Amino acid sequence: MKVVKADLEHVAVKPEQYPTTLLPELALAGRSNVGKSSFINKMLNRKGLARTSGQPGKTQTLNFYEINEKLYFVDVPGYGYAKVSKSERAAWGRMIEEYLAEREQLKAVLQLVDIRHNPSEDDKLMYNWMKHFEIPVILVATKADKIPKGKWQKSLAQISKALDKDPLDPILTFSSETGHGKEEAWKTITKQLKV
Ligand SMILES: Nc1nc2c(ncn2[C@@H]2O[C@H](COP(=O)(O)OP(=O)(O)OP(=O)(O)O)[C@@H](O)[C@H]2O)c(=O)[nH]1
Ligand SMILES: [Mg+2]
Repeated sequence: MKVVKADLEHVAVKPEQYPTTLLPELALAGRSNVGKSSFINKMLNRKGLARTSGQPGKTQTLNFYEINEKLYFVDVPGYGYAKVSKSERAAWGRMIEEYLAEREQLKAVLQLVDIRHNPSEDDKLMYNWMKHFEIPVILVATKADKIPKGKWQKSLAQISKALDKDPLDPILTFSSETGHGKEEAWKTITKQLKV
């Protein structure tokens, strides 16, 4: 998809703050620091649009990026960040659950995992939870620039096995550093969202 327009249109912590349009939405899920905000910037060709950081826990709200007046990417705070308090974690859980479980416009979740590591328990919980709610998932193994290309297929197979991945859910490689996988990701997203 050729991105001609992309803006952060809504920042939400509760449903009243979600967009009132009926455009399809794609949410980004994954551990803190896995590269969700970087993924958005790379896909939209906009360097600083989604704020990124070497420190985990950067994104704290649901951020709706409207693209070409056709769809939204929804940046979601990452999970598995040990430094947040119990009450913060509970609030995070409610905010995300409310959105993921109940949002009609949510057509798919793009779950990012680090290509270098086996999925964490949180990754597994997240994936299973989405399958329970029958949400289509597109898995993206990111930071692919960090390992040699020759090892990618093996990593994808290990990740798929550890998650007990549904064969219908695509799994892609990506790098926000080099832009590898961008075309394939757009193809998969536009097909899934029918945009
Ligand atoms: N080498 C490399 N680094 C990456 C890649 N994607 C993200 N990073 C780096 O990883 C760090 C975290 O990236 P973010 O995009 O902020 O991660 P996030 O998932 O949005 O994190 P939270 O908002 O805390 O949940 C930053 O330092 C990025 O530059 C990638 O594909 N390759
Ligand atoms: Mg982020």
